[in-house]
Amino acid sequence: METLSTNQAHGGVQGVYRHESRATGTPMTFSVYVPPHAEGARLPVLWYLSGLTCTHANVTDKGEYRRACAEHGVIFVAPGTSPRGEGVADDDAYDFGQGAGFYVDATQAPWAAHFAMRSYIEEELSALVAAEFPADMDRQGITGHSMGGHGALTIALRNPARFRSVSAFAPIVAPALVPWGEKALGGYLGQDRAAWARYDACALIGSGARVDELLVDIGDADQFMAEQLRPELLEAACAAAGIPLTLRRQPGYDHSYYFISTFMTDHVAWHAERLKA
Ligand SMILES: N[C@@H](CCC(=O)N[C@@H](CS)C(=O)NCC(=O)O)C(=O)O
Repeated sequence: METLSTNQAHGGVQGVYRHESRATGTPMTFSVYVPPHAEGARLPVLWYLSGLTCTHANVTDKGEYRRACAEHGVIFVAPGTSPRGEGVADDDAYDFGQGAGFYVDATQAPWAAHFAMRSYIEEELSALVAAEFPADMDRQGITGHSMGGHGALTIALRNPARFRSVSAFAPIVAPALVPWGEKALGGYLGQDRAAWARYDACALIGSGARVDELLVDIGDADQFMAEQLRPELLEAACAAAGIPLTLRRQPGYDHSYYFISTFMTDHVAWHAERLKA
């Protein structure tokens, strides 16, 4: 692992790191904030998965999580959203290819060669974080925005023993039923929709996957809500499954980091409460 930068912030250290990923076969860049802590202490970890077009830098620059993470003693990990680089397949559209990995392991050419974001997040990066940072991997929470909210929900639903807490900002909740998801899952996984179900939060819940509870915020002025995000589908799936869902429709907020940063403090505190030793 190579350190690209470290800066002191709120008494802790905001770092940006790069490593050669076996999962994607490319260099991958991610950021980690480690709050101030006693020597030898192991701290809970909050994963934040970003949305379309993002790198680790969007939330690192605009997410405003550090004060809350310092206050609650939570490590904050922000991975990239896809493999990138000249030798990596891409698409001209913003919602497919580089910057749009959708947290799946692609099976279709030309994507399968590098697009392995499920394995990368679930296996490789978590092992690296455990080895390199003062992280207590028995206390992990996960959140994310939009495509990253989809990643957080599906990863938590597939790995309920690993995550004690899961929340999301304006997530894609049923990718198989919306244009962003149909395009991405069809492209990465092929047209057999049976292969999509493990990457669809509402489908996972419908087939029995469970988490203890969910916190979701979405702005009621979010320009993607009606066509792409469809929070009512998550509401229905959770109601049918008996999963306690706190869904907050925040008046006047859009899809941007102005929305995310406004509610970030609430999410960090909510996770910290559930990640207490
Ligand atoms: N740029 C796209 C929208 C993409 C978008 O809103 N991406 C969100 C995640 S889904 C984001 O976080 N963008 C980066 C940023 O705001 O810093 C468009 O033209 O419609």
